[in-house]
Amino acid sequence: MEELTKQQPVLESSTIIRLQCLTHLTDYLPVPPLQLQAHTNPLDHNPYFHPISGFYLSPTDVILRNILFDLHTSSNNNYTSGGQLELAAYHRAGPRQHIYFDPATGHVRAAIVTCGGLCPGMNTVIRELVVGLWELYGVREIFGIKAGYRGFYSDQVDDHLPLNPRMVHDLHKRGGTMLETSRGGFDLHQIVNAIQDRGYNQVYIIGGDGTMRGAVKIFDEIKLRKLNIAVAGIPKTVDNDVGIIDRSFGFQTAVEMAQQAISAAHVEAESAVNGIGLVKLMGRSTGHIALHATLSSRDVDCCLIPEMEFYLEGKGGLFEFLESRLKENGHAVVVVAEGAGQNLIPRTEEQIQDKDESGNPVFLDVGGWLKSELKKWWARDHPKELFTVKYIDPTYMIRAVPANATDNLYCTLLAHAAIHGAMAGYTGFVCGPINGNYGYIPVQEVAEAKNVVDTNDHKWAWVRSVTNQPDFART
Ligand SMILES: Nc1ncnc2c1ncn2[C@@H]1O[C@H](COP(=O)(O)OP(=O)(O)O)[C@@H](O)[C@H]1O
Ligand SMILES: O=P(O)(O)OC[C@H]1O[C@](O)(COP(=O)(O)O)[C@@H](O)[C@@H]1O
Ligand SMILES: [Mg+2]
Repeated sequence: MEELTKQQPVLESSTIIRLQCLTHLTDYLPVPPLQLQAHTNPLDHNPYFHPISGFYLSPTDVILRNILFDLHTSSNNNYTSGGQLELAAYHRAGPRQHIYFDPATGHVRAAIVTCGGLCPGMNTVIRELVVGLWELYGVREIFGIKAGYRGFYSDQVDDHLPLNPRMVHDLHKRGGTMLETSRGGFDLHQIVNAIQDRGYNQVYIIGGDGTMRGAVKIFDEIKLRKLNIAVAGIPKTVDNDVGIIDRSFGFQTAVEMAQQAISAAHVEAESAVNGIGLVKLMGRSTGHIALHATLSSRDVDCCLIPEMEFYLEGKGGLFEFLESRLKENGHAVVVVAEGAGQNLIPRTEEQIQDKDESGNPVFLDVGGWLKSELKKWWARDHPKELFTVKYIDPTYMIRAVPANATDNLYCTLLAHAAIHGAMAGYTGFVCGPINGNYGYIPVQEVAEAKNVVDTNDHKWAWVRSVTNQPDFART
């Protein structure tokens, strides 16, 4: 192929920037109601900020979703049939010159809720939402909704907990969520009625894919009722399965914790005769934690993830591979994501149908099953040889810890991005890093996008080269 030189023209086509539509409260509220007046941003008078030109972002500040192109070809997805380069863009997150809530007149009443499973950093996001609202915008009415979506309409008085910076001061050092969380309990009308009755006009929703699907419905209902309420989503998932954003907070912390389990499995395996260390890691439908822990540990001989089918017996199967590893090294380490191999585990019809309160499938323990299959295999094929399987299941240990330094900083930026967006009158958005810059993404898009491991890409090839494991799909 001809080499691209400096002299050659690149990108001869014209370019269209397609800005993803972000809803502003003024888009659906009658104009001009008094409460939708624009106010100058109080950061203008904040002693710690000296807004200079370029400090405030405008609606024309955008981030491109895709930043990788093949300059030689017009055959990829970024080109329209007319040969034009079409680039999806999102509004950049950050403070705006004008805001549409006036904290000075006590006009802001914010609610914060955490939903779904735990994830390192949830408490940091809560902390930074409270401190940011209080310190940056002078908001004094901030409430924590207890125990997930159901807390909005619960009849427990203290399920709407008034929050202030003193109460959340040390929160970033603690795992979990001080607000408690839950699955299920989504009742749209009761939730929106409660938001309306309690007078909340900013709702910060911290949660994963399920939570964001709920947030879409809340946002739609709020628009239908023409309420002056901003809805901001903050994407949370230890599995890193939320799409569009670079990664989710807490993920790196979880990968770090997973390393400890893998190291322990490695020590146990190499200290036994024909020892296998087996580690089960979280990942309901995606294997990002298993993949990243495998790549960074280098002690792993085989990584099994939900995105890739595998089998045990016969040519190219797991047993054959482990047998060769045991012969070569005397030990082996297997990492399995909880959602992997579910179709191989015998189960009753009832177990197949089993769902948690949010409607997520309930899995059988792939680690326990694999351990028992490994033992049966060895006893059958090598009855006279020693064999040990040490199974480590650190499931909740990797997510019930405080966020590490990187994740803590990330949580702070996310919380501030959410606050700036809501104060500026944007609604129905999720904030998150896109190619390293923070943006506002329509919540609908986030609810639909899923981040799965692509077993055809370079990263998975890298996993295979590190582990040398079989390519189950292709043998
Ligand atoms: N399709 C949906 N519509 C409305 N609410 C949903 C939907 N899916 C999940 N939820 C609600 O979102 C919350 C969290 O969902 P869940 O799947 O448990 O966790 P996550 O948000 O972390 O993926 C639960 O209260 C659940 O009832
Ligand atoms: O036992 P719980 O609390 O339901 O959580 C287990 C699930 O949480 C997860 O980490 C995903 O949680 P989210 O969907 O809430 O992010 C899965 O990997 C796992 O199946
Ligand atoms: Mg989820």
